[in-house]
Amino acid sequence: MVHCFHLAGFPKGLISCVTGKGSEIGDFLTMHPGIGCITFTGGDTGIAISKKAGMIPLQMELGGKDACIILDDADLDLAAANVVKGGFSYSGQRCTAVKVVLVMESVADTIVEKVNAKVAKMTVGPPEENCEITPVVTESSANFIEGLVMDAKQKGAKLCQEYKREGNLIWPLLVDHVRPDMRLAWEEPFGPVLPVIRINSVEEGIHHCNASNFGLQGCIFTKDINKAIMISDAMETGTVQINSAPARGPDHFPFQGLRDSGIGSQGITNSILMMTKVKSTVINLPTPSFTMG
Ligand SMILES: NC(=O)C1=CN([C@@H]2O[C@H](COP(=O)(O)OP(=O)(O)OC[C@H]3O[C@@H](n4cnc5c(N)ncnc54)[C@H](OP(=O)(O)O)[C@@H]3O)[C@@H](O)[C@H]2O)C=CC1
Ligand SMILES: O=C(O)[C@H](O)COP(=O)(O)O
Repeated sequence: MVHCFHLAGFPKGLISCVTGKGSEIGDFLTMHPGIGCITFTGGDTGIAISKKAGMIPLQMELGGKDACIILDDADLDLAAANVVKGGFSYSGQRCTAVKVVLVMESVADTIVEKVNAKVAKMTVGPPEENCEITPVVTESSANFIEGLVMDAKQKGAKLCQEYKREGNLIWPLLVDHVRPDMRLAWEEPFGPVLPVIRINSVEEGIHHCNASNFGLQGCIFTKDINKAIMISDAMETGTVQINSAPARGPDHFPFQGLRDSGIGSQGITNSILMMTKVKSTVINLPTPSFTMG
């Protein structure tokens, strides 16, 4: 990547890529007095860096618990397709993955049935075989995900598929009847496990979304655009998608999270502004000039 910058004409030394274990060089780099700003994409590490950064300007793109709110007037085929795409693509390992489905009770059975039908067809295995669901990034990540599933199961949630794991490979799992006392309602699995919370009012959905530590993105499925805009305004997240799964979008599009999901906003213009500092120089002339009004 740095070579590409050099080929594009960047002077040598203007951009550097320093490699090494984050735990060894991370603090040295982020707390070095020569650092003018820090931009970081990740999860808890970003929160730790922010706490140590003091007066250094920050741009943080961190975790998410993106909610998919499905109303009873939604196109349920469209909603189910987006729940699957949003929840399970890259095995759920995207900050913008759908991480909780908040569906009106009246259409919940239909949504769960439609999603289950699609989950049943997903291919599971190694990435070399182009499978849709592949192993999660580390064993500790798989253990964490398993902990969330077992907590929900013990507290009475319904596993729609058999829970299956081989090493870091976890089979896609929809967990229905999740309630707010379960960890899965709030924590980010970052894997192919998707909780469904059945709601009885739009307000309940908005409340759950805004009570989360995270506030990255969210989405709403309804045919009523006025209602969608009203809910979008009430959702305290960086972005809301109407009738599509959350997604970062093209790089010039503003991308930001609230609360533990981030600080600042990415996007070409926003990032340039964040990485530059306004500087004023005032020339005081010996005699008044016309520009001095
Ligand atoms: N909002 C966004 O744009 C995105 C957010 N995410 C979020 O990222 C999370 C998953 O990513 P994950 O990698 O687990 O996140 P982590 O917060 O665990 O970050 C891990 C990274 O931080 C490095 N690191 C470790 N210690 C330090 C330190 N002291 N200073 C600087 N860097 C350090 C690690 O390096 P090493 O490996 O060498 O130890 C590794 O590269 C999820 O929450 C996900 O939602 C993911 C994608 C996009
Ligand atoms: O790495 C991520 O998870 C991305 O920032 C999200 O991008 P996407 O929504 O386009 O996958």
